[in-house]
Formats: sequence, C-alpha cells, structure tokens
Amino acid sequence: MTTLSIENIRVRYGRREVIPGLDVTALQPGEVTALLGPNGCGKTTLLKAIAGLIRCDGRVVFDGQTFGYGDFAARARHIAYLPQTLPPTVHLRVFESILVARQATAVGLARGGDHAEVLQVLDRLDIGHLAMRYLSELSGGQRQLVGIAQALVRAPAVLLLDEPLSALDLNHQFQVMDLLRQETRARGMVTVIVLHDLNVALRHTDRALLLKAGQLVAEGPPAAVINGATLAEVYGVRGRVEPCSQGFSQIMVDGLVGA
Ligand SMILES: Nc1ncnc2c1ncn2[C@@H]1O[C@H](COP(=O)(O)OP(=O)(O)OP(=O)(O)O)[C@@H](O)[C@H]1O
Repeated sequence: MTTLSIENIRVRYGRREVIPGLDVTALQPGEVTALLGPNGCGKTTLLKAIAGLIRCDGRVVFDGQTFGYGDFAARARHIAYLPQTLPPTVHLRVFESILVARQATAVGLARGGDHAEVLQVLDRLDIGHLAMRYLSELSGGQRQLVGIAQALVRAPAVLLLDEPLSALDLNHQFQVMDLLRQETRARGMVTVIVLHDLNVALRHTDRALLLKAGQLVAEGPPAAVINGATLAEVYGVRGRVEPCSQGFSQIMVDGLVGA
C-alpha cells in the first residue's frame, strides 16, 4: 500500500520562515486526514509544498518515490490539488470542464469511460442539473462543487483539498464529506483536507494534523487531537469536546482564553 510521508519540509517566503522543518509520517491510503490550525499557521503553504507548487526544502515520499521541489510532472500524475481560491473561470460548460480535467491528468485510464465517469461524479455530487451551464453562470457554492468534481474525476492517488467546504451549505458539507470518505476508502486514496470546522473534522475524518505557527502540535485520531488543552493552546478558546445525544463528539466553546 502507498503511504505519503513528509520529511523535514521547510518553507520561507522571502526571509520569513513559515514552516521551519515539518515531518509527517505515513499518511495511510484509504484515510481522510484533516489539516487544522488557525489562520496564517501554514496549512495552505504545506498543501502547496506537498503538491510541489512552491519552493521548499525537504522531501515528499510517495509510492516509493521521493519528490523534491520541481518534480512537477511526476507529482501531477499522482496528486490532485484543489486550491482555496478557485482560478477565474474559462469559457466552458460544467460537463466539459470536468471532462477536460479528467483527460488532462488521469494518465493511463481507459479513455472510453470518460463520459460515464463525468456523469457519475456529477450525479454523486448532486449537480447533474448543472452539466450544461457555463462555469461563469454558477454560484460560489456550485463552483466549489464543480471544483471538487474536477479533482475527484482525475482519479488521483493523493487528493489535497484546501477548504473545500467554505462556500457550501450544511447539506452539501455533509454530502461532500461523506462522498470524500467513501471514495477515499474505495480507491485507497490518501486524502488531506484543510478544515476550519472542527466538528466536521471530528465527524468525518480519520486522522488530524494540528498546526500552530508552521509546526505540528498534535497528530492522531481527531478525537484525541481536538480537546480542551489544544483548543486553548492553538485557538485561544476555552472549550470542551462532548458526545451529543447521537454519540458523536461535538465542540462546545465557552469563551476566549483569558476572557
Ligand atoms: N505568497 C506569499 N508571500 C508571503 N507570505 C505569504 C505568502 N503566502 C502566505 N504567506 C504567509 O505565510 C503564512 C502562512 O500562510 P498560509 O496561507 O499557509 O496559512 P493558512 O494556515 O492556510 O491560513 P488560512 O487559514 O487563513 O487560509 C501567513 O503568515 C501568510 O501571511
């Protein structure tokens, strides 16, 4: 099985070191990992470093291969990355845009099934009715769902999603996380998702990485990582994690530390 490891990743913007040497061992195929931490702590920077999109020191090891900065083509065969801010839209219909994503990057996949794959992903994200609309005509949330479809249809081994729920309503947040978990398990993908909603991380992910100022403060099962002590240390809030009546862990925020 193919794990993903991050070895001594260091990133600086100019003279400012944003990630001062970070290691993550063996993210497992079939598992969804939540990448958590406050604004500006380096989550996007770390995802971009894994995707090979920014200059960094250190190594990403995946599928027996070691990637340093610059191995873009080799990495692109394995990794799909959905940015936090989606790029300006090209003049394509939704269906075409997903088909183009599949045909551009799903190397080695049988071409015959491309249309069926696109229809299936549209259906599973409940956006089949948007297939013939132009991207420029979509709402923010609809555009985000199409971005998720474009990433999934590439059939990547590693799926990196930066705040993919930020424009979605509650129903779609749940649906998308459900689908991502199912697909991650079924395809044996390594999936890493930047999340701000810690309740989503508790409910829908298998592992959590908690960052503070570019350093890993805690990692492990979400229910072990997210607790009163880490909420105070990393987010500066007084809070508790308690089971709801359905048995799922939920965060109760009591206030700010010191207030
Ligand atoms: N291109 C850049 N040039 C200079 N500094 C940058 C650049 N991109 C990000 N930074 C800085 O690096 C730090 C980490 O930014 P990053 O976007 O990785 O944070 P984040 O954890 O994803 O934040 P958020 O939750 O707000 O999206 C921040 O202090 C940010 O200001």
